Amino acid sequence: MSDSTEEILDELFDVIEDRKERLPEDSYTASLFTHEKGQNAALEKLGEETTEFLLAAKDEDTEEMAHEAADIVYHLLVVLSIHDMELADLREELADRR
Ligand SMILES: N=c1c2ncn([C@@H]3O[C@H](COP(=O)(O)OP(=O)(O)OP(=O)(O)O)[C@@H](O)[C@H]3O)c2ncn1[C@@H]1O[C@H](COP(=O)(O)O)[C@@H](O)[C@H]1O
Repeated sequence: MSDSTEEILDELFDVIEDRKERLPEDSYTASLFTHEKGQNAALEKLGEETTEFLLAAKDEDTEEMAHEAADIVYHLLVVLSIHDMELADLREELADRR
């Protein structure tokens, strides 16, 4: 178990890729890959979590902001994976802006 932000994101993305490949029945992540709505299921969750984050920020509720930010990051990574993108694509884009 590792603790740096980068290691946690790498680990989470690996888990998402594993669920995409194995599609375990009891996995919420797998359900997003097989949903009858297609990618819209994950996109709608991303939108909902973003709205919840905005509301938490307006309330200056930093605990809730952290919770919703984690939901956003998770669903964002799922959408990247749906499109067969890699975490490296995001990393490179951010690095290019430095
Ligand atoms: N990071 C997440 C993660 N974040 C959110 N979610 C799920 O996303 C859904 C969010 O839906 P909702 O907003 O309706 O649920 P909620 O908890 O009431 O949401 P809020 O009100 O808090 O916004 C819930 O079912 C959460 O369990 C996640 N499900 C899984 N993961 C990661 O994915 C891994 C694999 O999980 P499984 O695919 O379930 O095996 C886990 O170990 C986690 O690391």
